[in-house]
Amino acid sequence: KSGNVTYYNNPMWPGEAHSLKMEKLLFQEKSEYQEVLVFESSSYGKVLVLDGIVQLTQKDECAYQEMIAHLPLCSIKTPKNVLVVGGGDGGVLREIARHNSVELIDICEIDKMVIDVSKKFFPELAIGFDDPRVQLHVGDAVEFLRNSPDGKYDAIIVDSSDPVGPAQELVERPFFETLATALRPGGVLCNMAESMWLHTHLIQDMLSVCCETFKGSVHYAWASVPTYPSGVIGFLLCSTEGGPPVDFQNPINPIEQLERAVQHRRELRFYNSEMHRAAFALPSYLRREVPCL
Ligand SMILES: NCCCCCc1nc2ccccc2[nH]1
Repeated sequence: KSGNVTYYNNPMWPGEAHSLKMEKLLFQEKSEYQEVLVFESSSYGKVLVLDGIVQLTQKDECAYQEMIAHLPLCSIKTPKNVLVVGGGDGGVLREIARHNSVELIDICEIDKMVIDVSKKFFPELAIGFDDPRVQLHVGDAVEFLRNSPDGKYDAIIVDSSDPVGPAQELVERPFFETLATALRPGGVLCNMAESMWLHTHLIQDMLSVCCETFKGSVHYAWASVPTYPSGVIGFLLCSTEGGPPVDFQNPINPIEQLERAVQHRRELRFYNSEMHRAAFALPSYLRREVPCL
C-alpha cells in the first residue's frame, strides 16, 4: 500500500517523529534478530529499515558507505587485511574494494536475512560481496574475533545498527578491547558513532572507553545523511599504539591517487580528500565534551 511510513517515539530520537512517503512495500519479515523492512520511497529510492530505524536509502547511502570506509583506509599507507563487523548490505565492501592494496576482506554479519534482502533489492550495494577478496562469516563478531589471531588486521570497520538490539554489545568496553587486540600496531578502527545532536552522552561514553583502550589517537568525524534523524551520523576513529602515528585529519593515502588507478568501478559520489578533512571539524560544544581529542 502507499502512504507515509512514520516512526514515532523511538528511544534513538525521543520527542521526534520521522516520516518518508512510501510508494510500495517490497519486503517485511522478522529474522532471528530483528524486523527487516524494504520499501520504495517517493524521494529517496529504496529504503532498508531494521527494527524501525532507517539503515540506508539508495539516494544517500553513498555518504555513509564512502565515509565509514575511506576515513580509516585513507589514513594508513597500504591497508592489506580489513575486517567489517556488520555491514551485511554490502555497501562498505563495495567501497573497500577500491583500495587495490587490500588483499583480504573478512566480513562478520550476524543476520543472513540482511544479506539476502540486500542482494534482492539493493544490487548496487550487494555487488560488494562479489569481490574475490571477500570472506563472508555469518555469525556473532565477538565469537568470530575469539578465534582470530592477535594483530591480524590493518583496519576494522564496525558498520553496526544502533546499540538497541543485536548491536548492543558492540559499544561496550570488552568489545573495544577485543578490537584493539585484533588490530596490528598502528592499525585503525572506524565505527558508526550516532548523532552528535542526539547522542552526546553515548558518544562521550564510547570516546572515553576508546581513549583508554586505544593508546594511539582517537577522533570523531561526521557526515550529512538526510535520512538519519537529525540529518547527521558520526564516526569514531581510533588507532592502536606501537605503529607509525596515524594523523586521521590528513589522509596519507588520498583516494584521488587510487581513483586514477582503478577506473572501472562506480565513481565516488560523496567522499574526497577535502570532505575527509572537513569531517573532523567539530562544533565547539562537542570539542569541549569530548576528552582526549
Ligand atoms: N548500519 C548503518 C548505519 C545505521 C545508523 C542508524 C542510525 N542513524 C541515526 C541517526 C540519528 C538517530 C538514530 C540513528 N540510527
